Amino acid sequence: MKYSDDYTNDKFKRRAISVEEAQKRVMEHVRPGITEIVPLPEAQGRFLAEPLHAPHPYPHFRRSGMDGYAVVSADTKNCKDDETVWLRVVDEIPCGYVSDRLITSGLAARIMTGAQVPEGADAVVMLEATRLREEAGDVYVGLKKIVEPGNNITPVGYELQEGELLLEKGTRLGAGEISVLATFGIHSVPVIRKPRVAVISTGSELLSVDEPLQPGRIRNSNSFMLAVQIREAGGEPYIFGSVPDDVKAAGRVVMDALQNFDYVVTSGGVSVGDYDIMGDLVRQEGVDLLFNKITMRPGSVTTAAVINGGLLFALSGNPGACFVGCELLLRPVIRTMLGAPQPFLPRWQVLLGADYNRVNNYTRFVRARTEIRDGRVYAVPAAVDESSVMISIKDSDCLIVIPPGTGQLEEADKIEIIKLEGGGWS
Ligand SMILES: Nc1nc2c(c(=O)[nH]1)N[C@H]1C(S)=C(S)[C@@H](COP(=O)(O)OP(=O)(O)OC[C@H]3O[C@@H](n4cnc5c(N)ncnc54)[C@H](O)[C@@H]3O)O[C@H]1N2
Ligand code: MOO
Ligand SMILES: [Mg+2]
Repeated sequence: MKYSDDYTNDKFKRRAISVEEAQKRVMEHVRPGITEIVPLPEAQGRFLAEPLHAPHPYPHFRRSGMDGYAVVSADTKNCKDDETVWLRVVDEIPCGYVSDRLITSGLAARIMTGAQVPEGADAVVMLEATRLREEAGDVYVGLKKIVEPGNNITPVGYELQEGELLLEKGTRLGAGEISVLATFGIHSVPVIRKPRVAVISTGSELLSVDEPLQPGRIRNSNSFMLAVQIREAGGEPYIFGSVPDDVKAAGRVVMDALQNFDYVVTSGGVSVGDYDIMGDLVRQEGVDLLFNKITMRPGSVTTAAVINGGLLFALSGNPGACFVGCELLLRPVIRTMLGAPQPFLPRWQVLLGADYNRVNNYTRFVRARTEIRDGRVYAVPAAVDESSVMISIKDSDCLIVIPPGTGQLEEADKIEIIKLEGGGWS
C-alpha cells in the first residue's frame, strides 16, 4: 500500500461538528433512569426519582423559640410605666411534653425552647426578662415589658404547609435535602439507580498503576481520572484493565461492555495513527457513528457511536482531551439519565486573569483557575495546557471558552468560563 493511498482513506476524511451539535447527538441516546429505593443514610449525593410533598406541616405544633414563660400577651399591657405584672405559674413544659393546662388571663407556664406552647398562651417571654416571687406556696412570674401576640412562637407550618413541594424530581441530595427527608420521616428514598459506566483504556504502552516503569511505557492514569469524573457526575464506574492496540481484542471487550453497561467510555486510539484502533472499530458495519471530529481543542478527535443500541464514548488518549471530553459529553448524559434539571456545567461571565494569545480555528477549552481580585472573578489560564499535559488538570476549577477566530486576548478582557465541579479545589 502506498502512503498516498492512505490519505484518501476514510480515516482522514472526518467531518467536524460543533460541541453543541455533538452534545445534542449523544443526548438523543440517554437511557431512561430506573428507580430504586435506598435507606436515608445512603441517599447522600443521589438524585431523587420523583417529586416529594410534605406529609404534614412543619413545625406541626406551635413551638417556643425561647426558654421562658408562655403567657397571654394582653396581660402585659399594664407593663407600661415600668409596672410589673405578676402571673401565677401553673405548669412547667420541657421539650416533648404536652401541657394539659389552659393558660388564661393571670396565668403563665414555664416553657423550654422547642416545647409545644400550651393552649390559650399567645406569646413567650424569655427567661432573662422575668423575675420570680413565691407566695403562699404559689410561684409568680413578674414581667416588665409589653409583649406582642406571637412573640417567640413559631406558628404551625411556618417552614412548610402540608402538601407543599419538598423536593423536585432530579434534586441531588446534599445535607439540606437529607435534613428535609429526615424531618418528614422519609427513610426509604426513591432515587435513580446510578448509571453504570464501563471504563476501558486502550494502548499497548499502558502499564497498570502498580507496575514499575518500563522504557517507552506509561501508567494508565485516564481510567482512574475518568472513574472520578463519572462518580462526580453521579454515575458508577467499572474500571476494566487496559486493552492493547488490537482492534479485535479491543472490539471484544467493548462489545461485551456495551451489552452489560449503560454507557461505555474508552480512552485512546481515536486519531489517525496506525494503531488508533478505536477509529477502525467505529468504522465497522452496523455501527451508527454519531461523530468522529468536533471543532474543539483539546479533544478534536473525540468520537461517539451507537453499537447494538449501546452508546460508546471514544475519548482521546491525551489526558487533557480525555478530561474535557468526559466533562462536556459524558457528564450531561449521566446527569440527564439521573433526571437533573440542568445537566450541563454552569457557564459564568468573568474576566481573564492573564494575557492569552493562542490562535484558534476551533473552540478552545483552556484549563484555568478562578480567583477574586478586588471583588471580581478572574480566570487565570494554566501555564501549560496542551492536550497531552496531565499535570495542570488538578490545578483547574474551570475551562475558559475561547471561540474560534478569537485574536489576542488581554488581561481583564471579558470571557466565558465553564465552572467545573469536584476536584481538590472544592
Ligand atoms: N497525524 C495526526 N496525529 C495526531 C492528530 C492528528 O490530527 N493527526 N491529532 C492529535 C491530537 S489533537 C490528539 S488529542 C491525539 C489523539 O490521540 P488518540 O486519541 O489516538 O490517543 P492515543 O494515540 O492512544 O494516545 C495519545 C497519548 O495519550 C496517552 N495515553 C493514552 N491512554 C492513556 C491512559 N489511559 N492514561 C494516560 N495516558 C494515556 C498515550 O500514551 C499518548 O501519549 O492524537 C494527536 N495526533
Ligand atoms: O484532540 Mo487534540 O486534544 O484536539 O489536541
Ligand atoms: Mg493515537
